[in-house]
Amino acid sequence: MKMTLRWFGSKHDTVTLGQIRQIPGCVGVITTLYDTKPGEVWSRGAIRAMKEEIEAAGLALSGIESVNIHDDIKIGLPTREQYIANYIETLENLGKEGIDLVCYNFMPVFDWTRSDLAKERPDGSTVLSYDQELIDKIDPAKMFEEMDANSGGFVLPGWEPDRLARIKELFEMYKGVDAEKLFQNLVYFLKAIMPTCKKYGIKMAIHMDDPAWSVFGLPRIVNHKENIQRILDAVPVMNNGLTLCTGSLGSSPHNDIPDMIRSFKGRIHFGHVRNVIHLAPGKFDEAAHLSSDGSLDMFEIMKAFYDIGMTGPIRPDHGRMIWGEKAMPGYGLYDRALGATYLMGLWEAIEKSAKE
Ligand SMILES: O=C(O)[C@@H](O)[C@@H](O)[C@H](O)[C@H](O)CO
Ligand SMILES: [Fe+2]
Repeated sequence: MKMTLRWFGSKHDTVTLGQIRQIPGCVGVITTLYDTKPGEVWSRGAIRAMKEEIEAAGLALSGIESVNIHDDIKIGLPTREQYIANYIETLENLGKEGIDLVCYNFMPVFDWTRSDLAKERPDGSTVLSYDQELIDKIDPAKMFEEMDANSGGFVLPGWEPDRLARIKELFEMYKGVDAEKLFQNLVYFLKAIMPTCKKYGIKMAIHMDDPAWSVFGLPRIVNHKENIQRILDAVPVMNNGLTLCTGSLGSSPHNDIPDMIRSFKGRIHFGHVRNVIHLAPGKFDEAAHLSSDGSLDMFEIMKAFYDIGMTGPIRPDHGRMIWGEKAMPGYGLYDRALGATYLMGLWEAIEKSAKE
C-alpha cells in the first residue's frame, strides 16, 4: 500500500505539495489536469509538466483521478468513436510519461451527489451529507446551481460549471439509457481502450457510484458486489480494475466492504478509504476516518486490503472541514492528513501483528 493524497494542482488547490510532503508516510499525489474537459486530448507536454512539478516537491505522481468520460460514450452515440479515439490518445500520452493508473467513473450526468456540502456535526466540524428526502425535493436541473452556491467558491470535481449549460439536454439524451445499455456502453469503451492499456501497462480503475443507488432516475451500474463482478467478468483482464471507494459503497448498509475487497483481489488498483455514518435509510453523513465516529469498521477494511496484498495507492477520501480551514468541500488538508496517519497506524498494527 502506498499512502497518497488527492491534489488538484497549484492553480486550483488550497493545499500545497509542500504541505502534503509533510504528512508522515504520504509518498505521492493523485491528480488531474483540472482545466481539461471530458473528451479533450491531454498533451504529453502538459502531463510531463505536471509530473515534473510533483517530483520536484519530493512526491510521486501515483495516478490520475480522473480522466473523465464524455457523456456521448456513456450514452452510446455515434460520436463516441471520436471521443474514444481521443481517450486512447490521452492514455498513450500518459503511458509514454510512465503513468499507469487512471481512475474514472461511469455515472450519467452527475458525478457524486450530496444534499449538503457543509453540514455541522456536534463537534463543530462540517461534512458532506446526503438525505434522499431533500434530494427528492430538488429539480435535477437546479442541482448544479445548488452545488455551486454551497461550494464556497471552489469548482467541485465532477461539477464543473460548463456542464451546467447542458443539463436539460443531458437528461433528454439519457432517456433511452437504462442500466443494461449503460453497462454495454461501458464494456464497449473498455474493449476499445484495452489494447492501449495493455501496451503501456495502464490500470483502469472505475470508481464506485456515489451514492450506491439511483439518483434522479438515472441508472447505476457500479454499486454492489454482483454489478461490479459483472464489469470485471465482461473484460476479464487485470487492466480493467477498480477504485474501491469505501465511502461510496458504504453509503448503502447492504454492502459488506471487507468481503468485496477480498473477492475483488487482483483487480483493485486504487483505494479510497473513508467513513460514513448511517442516519436512516437513504440518509448519511460523511464522518471522521476513525471507526468509532461512523458506521464502517476501518480496521476490518484495512485488514482486508492487507490480506489481498494491496500494493497500489490508497488515499484518505473526503475529510471533514475542521480547525477553521477554508478549502474545497471534502478536500481540506487537516482532516485528510489525520485520516492518512490514522490509516497508516492501522496498517502498521495489522502488518506487525501478522508477522508475530
Ligand atoms: O472520490 C470521490 O468520491 C469523488 O471525489 C469523485 O469525484 C471521484 O473522484 C470520481 O467519481 C472519480 O471519477
Ligand atoms: Fe471516492
